[in-house]
Amino acid sequence: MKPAIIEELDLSPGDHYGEFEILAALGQGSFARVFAARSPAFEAPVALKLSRAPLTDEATAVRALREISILQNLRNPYVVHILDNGMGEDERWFMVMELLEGATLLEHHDFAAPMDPVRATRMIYEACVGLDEAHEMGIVHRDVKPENIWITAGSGACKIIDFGLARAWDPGSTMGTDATVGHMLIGTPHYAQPEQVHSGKLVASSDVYSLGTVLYELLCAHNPLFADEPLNRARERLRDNPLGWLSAHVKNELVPIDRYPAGARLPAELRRVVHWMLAKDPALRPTRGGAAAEHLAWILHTIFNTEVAAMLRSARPDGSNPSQLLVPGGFTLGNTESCTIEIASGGPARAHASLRWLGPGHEAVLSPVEPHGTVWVNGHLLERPVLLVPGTYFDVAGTRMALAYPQPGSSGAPS
Ligand SMILES: Nc1ncnc2c1ncn2[C@@H]1O[C@H](COP(=O)(O)OP(=O)(O)OP(=O)(O)O)[C@@H](O)[C@H]1O
Repeated sequence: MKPAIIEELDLSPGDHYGEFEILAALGQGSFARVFAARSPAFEAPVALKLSRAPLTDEATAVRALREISILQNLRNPYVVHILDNGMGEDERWFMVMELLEGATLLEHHDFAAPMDPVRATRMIYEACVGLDEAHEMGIVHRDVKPENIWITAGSGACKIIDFGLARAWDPGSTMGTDATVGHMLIGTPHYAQPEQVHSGKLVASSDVYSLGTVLYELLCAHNPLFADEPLNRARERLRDNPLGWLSAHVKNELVPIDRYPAGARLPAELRRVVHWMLAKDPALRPTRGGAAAEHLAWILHTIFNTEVAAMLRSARPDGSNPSQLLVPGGFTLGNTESCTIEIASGGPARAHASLRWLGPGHEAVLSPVEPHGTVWVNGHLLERPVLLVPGTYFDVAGTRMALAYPQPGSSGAPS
């Protein structure tokens, strides 16, 4: 293959690229550069991601279009949001994103020392939720690592960036053998997964494994594959040895996190979830970001006294009052096996409604499922999607429910 000739574009503050006035250079990767910029189309400054080379080769074009089409569909608060995209006169591709303030997790945290466990758990919980919306659509990020986890200044909220390597993982596709990556390693060796060697197929639980590695490292400042070696030393030793990393993911046993004092002090439930996320066999891990998020949310609520998820309280006809933690995502209410919110009902097995919650800062939407007539909101028949504003109650086939959103600032949230 002919090597691509990269015609670098030198853009400094004050320069213009089309309608954009460059304010500052923010970062660069192998594929694109990112600038803070101003445009008459947007009130506030934006982040402008500009491909380093004109889109003349197919691999770059495919990568750009893939990232745009994925990000356009993701709306939860834990992924970077895209505002626009297009192609410049010089055939460079650009994407306009919300301008994030803060730093990547790699810059934000000194991996030589453990992070406060509540903070670390909350961060990875948010990353799991951010990825789960993509997972629900059958998309795997494939390059989850501290450089692609953004920590927002002030709130400390986390956002997943750089979906440039993401792609569909449906079993019919030929993951890992497509024209752009061949049989090469996908993503970053340090945060790669054993299945890259075994099957070459990356699935949603592959992202969970990468996040499990990040969580383990945050909690005890060691890598899960090398007993007793400080994380930064292992990183340095294997810097130019991707095969060394890959072979360790496959061959080295997971070092139990309680080997280290910081790990031994963690609640047993958290240690179990970290180990579960790091199972060598992808089928033995949480299947998606959301499955890991549910467990991390439970730990945050019940052990760390930190509200992150919504609480669905029910009053059933038999007098019982079950509660269920809801992490952002989509749910079906009913009494069939596939329903994720179970309704006690003597009637025929069916789904009655669907509920979607994007996360804190959003109100959930409750939508009817045909045939109507079984769901009532504040005493009115549910005929079209409604927002569940605080204080709303709803009755589904005789079960009364209300959703309580997490209180902002109710927690030991990161600052
Ligand atoms: N929306 C944003 N707001 C602020 N800074 C950003 C934003 N998006 C990206 N950056 C900065 O630009 C850097 C490069 O962005 P990104 O990782 O998306 O580029 P890339 O070329 O696809 O990288 P890679 O080659 O590693 O895949 C990031 O590490 C970050 O510092």
